[in-house]
Amino acid sequence: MRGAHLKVDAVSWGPDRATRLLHPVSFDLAAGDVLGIVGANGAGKSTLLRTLYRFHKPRSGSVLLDGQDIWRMAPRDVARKVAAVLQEQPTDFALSVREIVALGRRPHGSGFAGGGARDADIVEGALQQMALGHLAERGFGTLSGGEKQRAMVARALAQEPLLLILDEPTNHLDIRHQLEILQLIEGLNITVIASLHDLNMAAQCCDQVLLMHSGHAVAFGAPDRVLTEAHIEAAYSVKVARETLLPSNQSHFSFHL
Ligand SMILES: Nc1ncnc2c1ncn2[C@@H]1O[C@H](COP(=O)(O)OP(=O)(O)OP(=O)(O)O)[C@@H](O)[C@H]1O
Repeated sequence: MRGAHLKVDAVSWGPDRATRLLHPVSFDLAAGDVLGIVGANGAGKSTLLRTLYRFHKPRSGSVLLDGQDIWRMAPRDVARKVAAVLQEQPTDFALSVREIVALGRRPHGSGFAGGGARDADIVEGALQQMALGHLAERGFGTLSGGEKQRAMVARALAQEPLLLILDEPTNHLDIRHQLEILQLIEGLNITVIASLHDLNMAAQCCDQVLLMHSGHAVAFGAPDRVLTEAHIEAAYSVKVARETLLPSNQSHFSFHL
């Protein structure tokens, strides 16, 4: 297993000392597990993720990656281990897709200007993994929203992280590419944390789920323990029905006002 063990201990954050947007959150994620962070708009999912990829320094608590506090590590060492795909996309539109993906190699000592044969192979592998081979020489700015999203995931994979953080990874993606991202997440063999809006998807692809509500972590654990009708109704202010699909016998949530 190449994933990292993550221990989040009483992490809170706010833009200033007096304001708390994220109330103390604690969880322990085994190496190689997939964690889905779910919750309504504004629940605090992205804020929590920002404390995990070393963007927001926690106001309290610690984020331990294989036992090391990420705020006591050099930023470059964190970047060698943690990759994040964010909702905001880069503005370096003039770069080609291959050059954007090659930026993922930078924490390892090389960028698109240099880089040896191994870097080139890793970049090519990431392009192929995200089905971007035919777009490799295109300008990033000319891509569609979904193609850009896939390029950002490819850049993160080129980073060869031990922890991959994805903020709404299925945004912009059509059904096929959503399924492909899920398959990729399940097959990666590294630790993955993804914020997800689709609760059926979270139930299907996550080992653990963290439910956020108003900046609080209200439940953490296996999907069938966290994604209950009562939890979802309280966190999203909707009515929920859990149905069994036939003939697959798969459990499926439907939602109503
Ligand atoms: N730097 C900041 N200063 C002030 N408020 C902030 C800041 N960052 C986030 N917020 C607020 O904190 C709350 C949580 O935001 P966050 O982006 O974490 O939510 P989210 O769960 O990711 O939502 P969404 O599903 O809409 O993306 C929101 O009300 C947001 O407006």
